[in-house]
Amino acid sequence: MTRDDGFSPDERAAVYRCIAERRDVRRNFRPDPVPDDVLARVLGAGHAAPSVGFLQPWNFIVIHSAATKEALHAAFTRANAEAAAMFEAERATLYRSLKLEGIREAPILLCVTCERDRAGPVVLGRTHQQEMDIYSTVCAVQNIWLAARAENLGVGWVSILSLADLHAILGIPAHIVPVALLCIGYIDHFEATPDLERAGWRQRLALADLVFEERFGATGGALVDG
Ligand SMILES: Cc1cc2c(cc1C)N(C[C@H](O)[C@H](O)[C@H](O)COP(=O)(O)O)c1[nH]c(=O)[nH]c(=O)c1N2
Repeated sequence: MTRDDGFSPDERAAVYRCIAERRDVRRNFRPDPVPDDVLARVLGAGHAAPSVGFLQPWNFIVIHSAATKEALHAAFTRANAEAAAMFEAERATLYRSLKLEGIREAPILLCVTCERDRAGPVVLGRTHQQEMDIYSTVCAVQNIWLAARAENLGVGWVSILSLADLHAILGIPAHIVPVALLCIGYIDHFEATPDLERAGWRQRLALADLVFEERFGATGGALVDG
């Protein structure tokens, strides 16, 4: 089979396996460094993401230093205390038992940002939906997450930090939006199910309940099972 013939069954299986076995990882990072060539491939996957008007609005801030990690962890701790207080009593107790970041343990942190005005105010495809540049950056994050899984690297997205703290700690200019802070590193074992599912926080929904035909709310019927 040549490249032009499309994906072989094995290649296709590998892609679906990568999607199914990607996890949000926030514990048990090994301290082993991530080789530069591996990180470069993962960043290349991010940069290969689709983007509105081919804007490529992202930057990637690679963080190794313990001092920066400590500052980010302190920011997480502040935000996480505020977050816990937002849930009802029983839920708050469960929330406080969850491990929701691996900022200090991960050998690398990666902040993915979005420069919204990279190509001026009028962008092909963003004219009627202003958020498309942010969504494009999220596409880069997902590419990174999947490529990292294929490299056997765990990735955890930490969003329990204020944007103001991210701007201040990472020196991000005011006009650039921090979109994702990712904890990245090797782990020994990828779980088969999400941490939050195993902790009893929330279960996976049935796909069949989420697929509609023609109009929102009209159940999809035979298209997908369970
Ligand atoms: C935009 C966004 C933001 C966050 C997350 C995800 C996404 C997409 N997730 C991870 C989230 O909990 C996880 O993806 C789901 O629980 C499903 O698990 P798997 O990713 O399939 O392992 C996440 N997890 C966590 O422990 N702390 C966090 O701050 C966040 N923030």
